[in-house]
Amino acid sequence: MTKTSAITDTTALELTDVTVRYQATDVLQGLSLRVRRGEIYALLGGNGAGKSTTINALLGFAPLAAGRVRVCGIDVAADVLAARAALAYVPENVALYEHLSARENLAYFLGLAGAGSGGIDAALTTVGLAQEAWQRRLAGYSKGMRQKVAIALALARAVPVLLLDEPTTGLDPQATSEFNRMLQELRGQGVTVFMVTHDLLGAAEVADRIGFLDRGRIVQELAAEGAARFDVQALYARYAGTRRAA
Ligand SMILES: Nc1ncnc2c1ncn2[C@@H]1O[C@H](COP(=O)(O)OP(=O)(O)OP(=O)(O)O)[C@@H](O)[C@H]1O
Repeated sequence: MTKTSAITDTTALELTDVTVRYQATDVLQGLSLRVRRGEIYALLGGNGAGKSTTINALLGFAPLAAGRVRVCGIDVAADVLAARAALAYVPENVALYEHLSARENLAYFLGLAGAGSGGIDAALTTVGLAQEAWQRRLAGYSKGMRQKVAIALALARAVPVLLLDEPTTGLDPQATSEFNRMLQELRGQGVTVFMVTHDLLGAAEVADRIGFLDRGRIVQELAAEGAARFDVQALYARYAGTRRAA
């Protein structure tokens, strides 16, 4: 086995020296990071640090001035559709059909993706959406319930990597810890999770690694250690030290 394929086998996401420039400003400046398969990686950083741009680069929406982005070994610049097929992007505010139930939304979107609808109930069970809600229209759902439906869709499509943008913003503490439990359950099933967040405590609770983004670069990465996991005070000091983009 070559060195390159050995890396690819264990790597879900890889950004190498990525520069993204908007109007002569380098929003990402030689960003490199790697997320292993089955890992939960949280990217923290101040407003304007480049977190959403990082997600856009993974999805092939950000123009690369330099560098390379790979998703499950696929070069995004070479085959953006194949790369996107390996990703489920869950934005902060999930857009689904309000007049359809959870089950109907999943059946509809799975149909569009050309996937069978066999795994719907199993996926809704895995994400912990209460069964009594499965047939109800989404119009009455909370933000946390909508996110569960979006993630259930990814599971039913058997997508290996979830990209989550500010997933716990606006969730109450109970919904946040339910959400974090769900992520741990997904990790147990081998799903890779990459999330950008301002929720330092949530990241400390659930992530395997935390990266700090400061003006388009990773300035530090910390890995969870044993039962103590992260030193939250040290995390907080590091987070407070990330600066707002000019
Ligand atoms: N399409 C674009 N055109 C021009 N500038 C952009 C574009 N997208 C992002 N930017 C700029 O790039 C910088 C980083 O934005 P980005 O949204 O990635 O930051 P962020 O870390 O996600 O911030 P926040 O926490 O506020 O959501 C900001 O200065 C933003 O104005």
